[in-house]
Amino acid sequence: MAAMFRSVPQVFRGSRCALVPLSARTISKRADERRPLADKVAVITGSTKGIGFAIAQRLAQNGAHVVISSRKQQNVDHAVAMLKEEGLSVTGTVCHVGKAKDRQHLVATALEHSGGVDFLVCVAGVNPLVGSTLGASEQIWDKVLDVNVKSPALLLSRLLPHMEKRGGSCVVLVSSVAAYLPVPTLGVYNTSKTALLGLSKSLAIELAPKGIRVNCIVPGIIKTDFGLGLGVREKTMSNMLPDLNKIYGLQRFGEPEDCAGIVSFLCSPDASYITGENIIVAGFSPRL
Ligand SMILES: NC(=O)C1=CN([C@@H]2O[C@H](COP(=O)(O)OP(=O)(O)OC[C@H]3O[C@@H](n4cnc5c(N)ncnc54)[C@H](OP(=O)(O)O)[C@@H]3O)[C@@H](O)[C@H]2O)C=CC1
Ligand SMILES: O=C1Nc2ccccc2C1=O
Repeated sequence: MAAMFRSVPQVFRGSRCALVPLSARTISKRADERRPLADKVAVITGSTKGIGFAIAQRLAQNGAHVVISSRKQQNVDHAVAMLKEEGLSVTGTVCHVGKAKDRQHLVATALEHSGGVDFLVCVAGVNPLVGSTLGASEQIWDKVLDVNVKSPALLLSRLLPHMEKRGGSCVVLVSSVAAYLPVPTLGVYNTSKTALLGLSKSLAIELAPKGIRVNCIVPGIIKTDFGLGLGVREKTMSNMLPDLNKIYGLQRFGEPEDCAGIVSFLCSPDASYITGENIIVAGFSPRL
């Protein structure tokens, strides 16, 4: 392996370009700084494309082993292959978060491969209805609440015994600005995303004594199939958030990668005293 060198301050230099070898300790410290999640294991739901995929990629680039998951095997295979091509440490399995058996299988896969789990990032979310809140059927309510709200709690309850053993564990939930600014015609979805803010607060206080941190990111319109579908093509919406962003915001839609760095930070030791926060990633802030 090529030795690593640092340049010596001018005052110590006999010639123009004197170099001395770095100590092994300095090299490994610098490597750790670049890979703040080294030796950690992350389970991420809804991570074969969009926001979840960008988060998976960033956590893996920062040193974590990542367990990718979503409903469709071919999406899992494709996402795992893409990240492996980059030389990242990933495994994948099918998990529809609304199905108890799939959640159990996801936990088993993570433990089988890695022996423990440090981070749970719950990205999977659905919106099967554009229309009146009071016109929504019980089936719609059940689906949205099962997938968006109940599944993070039910998955975490299975993972908790394994996470609390590790030390430095954390959970990140994914809400939406629709939690703060309810979007007309997305009432059931808005409600589920507002509930997630409450879930993250409740879990944060419940798990703090165990040393497990719980935070939540709150994306605005992010350029994914889901986000553009809801945020731009749909008629009522096209007049709302994009315009708010134009008036108050950074004048662009977000990229999935805009949500990745903040999640990596929240999982890292630099965030070890941060819990119960809802962090908006929307190019503008809809709250005080
Ligand atoms: N994009 C945006 O503008 C915003 C998005 N959000 C939230 O971000 C999250 C991700 O959205 P986004 O990345 O845009 O969506 P995408 O459509 O780009 O990706 C969704 C991912 O979730 C998977 N998925 C969908 N349903 C389930 C399920 N029931 N169980 C497990 N995996 C599932 C999909 O794979 P597969 O089909 O294989 O299951 C896919 O990997 C959602 O919770 C959404 O509410 C919040 C605010 C704004
Ligand atoms: O996925 C989403 N797309 C959106 C567009 C506008 C407001 C909220 C959202 C979402 O949560």
